[in-house]
Formats: sequence, structure tokens, C-alpha cells
Amino acid sequence: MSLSTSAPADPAAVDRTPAISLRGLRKTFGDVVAVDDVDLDIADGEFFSMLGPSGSGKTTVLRLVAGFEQATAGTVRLGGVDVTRTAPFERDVHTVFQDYALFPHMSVLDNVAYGLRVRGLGKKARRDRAQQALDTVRLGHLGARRPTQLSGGQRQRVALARAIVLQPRVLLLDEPLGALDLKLREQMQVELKQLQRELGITFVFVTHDQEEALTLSDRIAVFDAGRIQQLGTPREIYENPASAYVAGFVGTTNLFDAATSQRILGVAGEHAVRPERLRLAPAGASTDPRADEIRLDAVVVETIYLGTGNRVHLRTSDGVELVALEQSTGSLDDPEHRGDDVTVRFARADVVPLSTGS
Ligand SMILES: Nc1ncnc2c1ncn2[C@@H]1O[C@H](COP(=O)(O)OP(=O)(O)OP(=O)(O)O)[C@@H](O)[C@H]1O
Repeated sequence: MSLSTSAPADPAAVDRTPAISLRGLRKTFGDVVAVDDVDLDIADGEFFSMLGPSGSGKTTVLRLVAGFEQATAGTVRLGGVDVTRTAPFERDVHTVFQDYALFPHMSVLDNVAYGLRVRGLGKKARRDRAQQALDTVRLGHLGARRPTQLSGGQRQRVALARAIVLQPRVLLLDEPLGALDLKLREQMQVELKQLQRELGITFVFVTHDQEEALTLSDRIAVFDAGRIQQLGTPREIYENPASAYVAGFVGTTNLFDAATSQRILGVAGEHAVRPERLRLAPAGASTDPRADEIRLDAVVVETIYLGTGNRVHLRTSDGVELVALEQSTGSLDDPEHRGDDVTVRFARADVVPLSTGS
């Protein structure tokens, strides 16, 4: 079935059936539980990321959606249709792998057209559509080259063109930027996001890079040990991590265990405060204490220059380790130096309670 790739003109007319719906999804390999009872709905046209450390099960979820793995239990629905036992080529999804999997002996244009040949399209239609897909990823002028004659970023775009030419309803991307250096990776992130918006295709993106997930996604699922630990928008996940695990995995954070929370915050349970919420002042610089903030005396253990600011490692007078991020003001003010005594302040409102036991 060929599907339109243009975004619907009338948002109210958008089909509310999730593009992907997983229920009770489980996959075991011998004794290893790779995916453990996952329930998830991904909306049509959503940029959805699965984020987690190596071995947390995100790739296996992707492979279950693509049909490369058979579920041990549970169901996979695409556009409301149960495809749990359907072969990969019968599913309206396409996967872009980290290594791109391009054919080295074919031209770039033929690589992109290959899937259309498999689907039985005539030569002219194949070439036209492949050219159009190459134009979309801004490689229209390089169709005659071989993949080996392209840069890493260009090869990445060929892999994308090869996927979008088939106009799948869902594009699965397994660490597609993993092989690129940082600068190219950042550039491709922007391009991926733009492409997804233009095409209106549902993107499911697997990454272990939290910054990438925060930058690109409409929503993120944070995985650990085969389970979704938290599901939400980048802002929700970053500002209100549900557990110590999520707070620690997504960005740097200051974690306070229950005893420390009780002692310095005066509240029960585990808590977290993001480093950029901490404000530092030289010890003794007098400002009136405020009821809505926490103040701690600390000493600077180390200051790391980051270009855009400084990361300052601190130890409070009763031995709690903290990290603060200070934005550079562009002035020539000296940053805090090792051994300096400082006052650390943060608003009570910036203290995030974490669920216990995680
Ligand atoms: N074919 C397989 N045979 C046996 N065990 C497997 C197989 N595929 C995955 N696993 C195991 O399942 C668990 C989840 O693996 P998975 O590849 O889904 O994790 P991941 O989060 O995608 O990790 P990575 O980021 O390293 O790709 C791991 O413990 C892994 O070793």
C-alpha cells in the first residue's frame, strides 16, 4: 500500500489510531529478558525516541516492531492492525541501520531505487522517485557516485533516501548517527528533524545519547533492563525525572538520598536538583536569606572550563558532593577556584522529588 507522505492539512482530521501500539510485549533470549512487558502507543507523525544504556532492550523493541524478532508474548499493532506474526516485508515500516547497509557495487541512485525494483515498479518510475528522494536529502547531484565515494554524512543521507523512497508509514532508526563525528552528528540531527516534519512520517529513533534524544524528540521512553522507566516529553523527562535512574541517565544531576534530603532539605524521600539551578556566591557575600531557598556552605573542589561556562564541583561543609553549572557571562570575572569557600543557593521549587525504590 502506498501512503501519502505529506502532512495532513487539517490537524483535526488526523487519524487518532496510534501508528504503533505495543501491549504486554516481551522477548526473552534463553534466560535473558531483553524486553519485559512493554506497553506503548506511538502517535502518527510523532518523533519518538527510545533512550537507554547498552543492553536495556531498545534495539530489541525496534526489531520486534520491524518483525526481525518474534515476540515471546504480547502484541505489536501498526495503524491498528495486529502484525505480531506478520513477516517484516509485509509491515509498512522501514529500518535505517547504523552501518547504513548500502550496496557498494551500485550507484547511489540505484541503491535508492533498489527497494522500488523489489516492489516491481517500472524503470522510469523507479528512477524518478529515487531522484526525488535524493533531492529531498539534498543529494540530487550525486546519484551517479558509488557509496564509497561519499562522506559519512552523505552515506547516512543515502540510507535515509532509500528508506523514504518507499514511503513507509513508520521509519525505524537504530542509532543512525552513531558513526558520525560530533559536528556532523549535530548537523544531521537538524536535518533529520526537518525531514521528519516535512514528510510527516512517524520516526522511532533508538539512541543511548540523551542529548540527542532531548533535542530531537516529541516524546522519549527511557529504558532500563527491558522496561520503560519513564515516558514523556523531553521537558517532562528532564525537569521531572520519575526516578533516580532517569535523573542520573538524562543529564547531570545532584541526587540526594533520603537521609541527605532530610538533613539538608528537611523533606522525606529521595530528591534531585539540576546543576544549572545552583547559584554560587563567594562565602560571606551578604544577601538576605529567603524562606523559599536552600543555602549551603561549600568549598570548590574543582572548576572545569566548558567554553560556554564552567562546571564547578563542590563539597558542602557536611560532606555532600554537588555539581553546579555556571553560564559564562562573557565578563572577565574570575570563576570560583579550587579551595574557595562559597555559598550555594537553590530554590525549593527546583528540588524534584523522586519515586522511592528506584
Ligand atoms: N539475539 C540475541 N541473543 C541473545 N541475547 C540477545 C540477543 N539480542 C539481544 N540480546 C540481549 O538482550 C538484551 C537487550 O539487548 P538490546 O540489543 O535490545 O539492547 P540495547 O538497549 O539496544 O543495547 P545497545 O545500545 O547496546 O544496542 C541484552 O542483554 C542483550 O545481550
